[in-house]
Amino acid sequence: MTNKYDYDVLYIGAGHATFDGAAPLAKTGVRVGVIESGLIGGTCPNRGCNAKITLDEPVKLTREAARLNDILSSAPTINWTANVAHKQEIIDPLPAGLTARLEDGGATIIHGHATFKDAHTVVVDDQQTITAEKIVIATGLKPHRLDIPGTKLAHNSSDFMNLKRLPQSIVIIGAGYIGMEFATIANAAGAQVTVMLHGDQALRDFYQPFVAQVVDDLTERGVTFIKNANVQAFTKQDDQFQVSYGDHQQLTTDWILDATGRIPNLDGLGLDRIGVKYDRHGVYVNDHLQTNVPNIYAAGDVLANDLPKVTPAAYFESKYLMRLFSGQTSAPIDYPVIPSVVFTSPRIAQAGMKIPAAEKAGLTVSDNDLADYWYYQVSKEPIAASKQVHDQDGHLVGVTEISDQAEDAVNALLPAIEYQLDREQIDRLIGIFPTIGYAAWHRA
Ligand SMILES: Cc1cc2nc3c(=O)[nH]c(=O)nc-3n(C[C@H](O)[C@H](O)[C@H](O)COP(=O)(O)OP(=O)(O)OC[C@H]3O[C@@H](n4cnc5c(N)ncnc54)[C@H](O)[C@@H]3O)c2cc1C
Ligand SMILES: NC(=O)c1ccc[n+]([C@@H]2O[C@H](COP(=O)([O-])OP(=O)(O)OC[C@H]3O[C@@H](n4cnc5c(N)ncnc54)[C@H](O)[C@@H]3O)[C@@H](O)[C@H]2O)c1
Repeated sequence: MTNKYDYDVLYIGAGHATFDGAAPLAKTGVRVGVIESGLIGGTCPNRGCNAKITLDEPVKLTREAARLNDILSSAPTINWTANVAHKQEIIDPLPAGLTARLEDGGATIIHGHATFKDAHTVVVDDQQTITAEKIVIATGLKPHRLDIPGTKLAHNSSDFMNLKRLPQSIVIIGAGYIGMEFATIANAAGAQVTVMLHGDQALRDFYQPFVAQVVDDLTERGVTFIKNANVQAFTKQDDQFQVSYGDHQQLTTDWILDATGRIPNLDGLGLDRIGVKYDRHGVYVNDHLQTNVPNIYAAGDVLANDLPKVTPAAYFESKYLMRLFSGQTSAPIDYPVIPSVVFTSPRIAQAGMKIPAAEKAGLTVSDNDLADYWYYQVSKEPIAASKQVHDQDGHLVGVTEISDQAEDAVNALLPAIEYQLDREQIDRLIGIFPTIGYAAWHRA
C-alpha cells in the first residue's frame, strides 16, 4: 500500500462486518481507520443479537419451568424491568471492549458520520477530511418505517428492548424475525400481544409446517394473529393508540412495534456522488466484495444479496476482506453453509438445503418426531421435530429443526453438511453424552 493516503483501509461502520477483520488487519501493519457514527460494535452487540438473547433467557427458563411444574416448587415469572436492566448491564461494556480490540490492534477510530467526497476521500460530520487507498462500506441496515399516516407513533426493535416498563398491550406489525421473536418475549413477560401480518404467512424463510406450530403455540398462549391486516394508519387517543386496518377496523393498544423489515443504511453516504451501484436491496459487489468502483468494497448487512442478514455472515465477510487486504488470498469469497434461526420458543433453526427445495429435487427427506426421543423428554418438550435432507450418496445436505435447543442441534450438524462427511467419518466422532448435539449428530 502507499503513503499517499491517510489510511490504507478505511471502514465506514464499526459492526461485525468491520471489527472482526479490521482489528487483525491492523495487526499485520496495514494502516486501518474506522469511522462510526453510533456505538462501536454496531447493531448486534448493542441493539440486536446480544441484547435480544439476554431478554429471551428468562422466557426460555419460564417455559421449561412451567412444563416441570409438578417437580419444581413454584412457577417463576418475569420481572420486565429487572430483565431490561440486566440486559443493559451486560451490553453496556461491549463498545469499550470492542474499541480496545480495534485500538490495541493498531486501528484508529474516528467518531462521526461519514460522507464520500470522492472515491478516496470521506468527510466526517462535514468537518474532518480523511483519505484512504481502499474504503469498505459496512453501514448495515436500519429499521423500515411504514409509509402511512401516524407512522411516527410506532416504535422500533431498539425502543422495545429499552422499555423500562412493559406496556399492557402491544401491537406488532410484521411477522418476520423481529416480529415473532419480540411477540414471544412480550407475551411471556405478560403483555397482551397482537401480531398483524402483511399476508397469511409468518416467517417466510422457514419451513411453514414448523412455523404453524409456533404460531399455534403462541395463539394458545394468548397472542392474536391478524392475517392480511392491511394496516392503514396509527392515531393517538388519550394515552393509547389506534391502529386502523382491514375494512375500517380499529384496534386500541398501549404500544406499537413496527417490525416490517430493515433496509440498507445509506443515508447521507454520498454513493451517487462516487457512482457506487446500489438500490433498495443494498450495495452491489462482485465475488471479491468489490463494488463497481474498484477501490471501494462492501461487507455485512448492507450488501444486496440473498444471504441471511446475520452476524456470522458479516463476520465471515470481514475476515475474508482482512485476508484479501493483507495479501493472504486473492481468491473469490467462498461462503460456507450459513445457518439461520428464529429465537421463538421453541426455536426453528435450519442449515443447508431447505425442505421445499429438497422435495422439489426429489431428495430423501427424513422425519424425526423428537418429542418421542428420550432426551427431549427430560425437559418435557411438547414441540420438537427435525427434518433432514440427504443427497443420492447419503450425505447430509440440509437440516431443519423445531425445538427449544434447535440452534445447538443445527450447529452440531454443520461440519457434516459443510464437509460432506460420510457415514464412516460421522461414526468416528465421539461426542459428549447426553447432549442435544450428540442426539442431533446421531441422526446425521
Ligand atoms: C433486533 C435484532 C436482532 C438480531 N438478532 C440476531 C441474532 O440473533 N443472530 C444474528 O446472527 N443476527 C441477528 N441480527 C442481525 C445482526 O445484528 C446483523 O446481521 C449484524 O449486526 C450486521 O453487522 P454489520 O456490521 O453489517 O452492520 P451493523 O452492525 O448494523 O453496523 C453498521 C454500523 O455502521 C454505522 N454507520 C452507518 N452509516 C454510517 C455512516 N455514514 N458513517 C459512520 N457510521 C455509519 C452504524 O451506526 C452501525 O454501527 C439481529 C438484528 C436485529 C436488529
Ligand atoms: N434470529 C436472527 O438471526 C435475527 C433476529 C432478528 C433480526 N434478524 C435480522 O434482521 C433483519 C430484519 O428483521 P425483520 O424481522 O425486521 O425483517 P423480516 O424481513 O424478517 O420481516 C419483516 C416482516 O414484515 C412484514 N411486513 C412488511 N410490510 C408489512 C405491512 N405493511 N404490514 C404487515 N407486515 C408487513 C413482512 O411480510 C415480513 O414478514 C432480518 O434480515 C434478519 O436477518 C435476525
